[in-house]
Amino acid sequence: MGDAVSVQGLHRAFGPVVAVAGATWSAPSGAVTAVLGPNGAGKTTTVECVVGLQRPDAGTVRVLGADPWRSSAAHRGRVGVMLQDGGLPTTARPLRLLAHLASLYEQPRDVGTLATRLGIAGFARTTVRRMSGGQRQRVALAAALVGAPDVALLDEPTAGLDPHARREVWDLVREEAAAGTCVVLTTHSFEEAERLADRVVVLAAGAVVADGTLAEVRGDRPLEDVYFELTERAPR
Ligand SMILES: Nc1ncnc2c1ncn2[C@@H]1O[C@H](COP(=O)(O)OP(=O)(O)OP(=O)(O)O)[C@@H](O)[C@H]1O
Repeated sequence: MGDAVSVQGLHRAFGPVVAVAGATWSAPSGAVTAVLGPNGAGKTTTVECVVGLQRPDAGTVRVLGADPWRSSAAHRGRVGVMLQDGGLPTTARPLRLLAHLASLYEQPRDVGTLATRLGIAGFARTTVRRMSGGQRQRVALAAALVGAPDVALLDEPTAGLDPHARREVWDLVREEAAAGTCVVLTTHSFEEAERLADRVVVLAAGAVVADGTLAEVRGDRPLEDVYFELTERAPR
């Protein structure tokens, strides 16, 4: 079986700004792939191309064998997405929202269990508008996972979370991968990548400067050292 996510020669520019410059990498099922890179390196643009929200200017993206830009509703139902800024309806309460999302899938997760895992029950009466940033983050992650996706694309899933919530999210993400899901997440945290990732992709100025297992990318050094070496060379 091929990789669940495959990106070949991806190129995406906004006028004169080249966001992604011919990136090639892939992510297998049953593993966590962490995409790292400085601000503006092209991580979000890449994720949005993989989700099918942006169309590549050149190159090929395949998710579960399909082109995400043209994929069917059934295919989209197999892909869970957590984007930056959440995109959650502001007047919704979290359990109602998650129950609604769960009803869109044939075999959803149990909303109560997911909400308890992510500590959502503690702010169940709060509308999205009044939630803290970290609370919104947790609801957005639950929304990405409630459909029991085969591929989960998580853009900075732990940004702004307190240490307890972050650990819960790490545990959940690991379980997700152990159950066979292809998890791709972006992060600025070396600790997160080192604790969670099976594979690491480092982007710098839109190009892939490292791609491999965590052990291959960092060797016997801290990932942080390798990262600085790889990304300082890249022009920005
Ligand atoms: N819609 C857009 N219009 C113009 N430029 C854009 C657009 N989206 C992204 N860019 C530019 O493309 C480059 C890559 O942005 P992107 O958001 O993909 O980076 P990133 O790696 O996710 O950064 P961060 O770590 O800050 O989230 C940046 O220079 C950004 O300004």
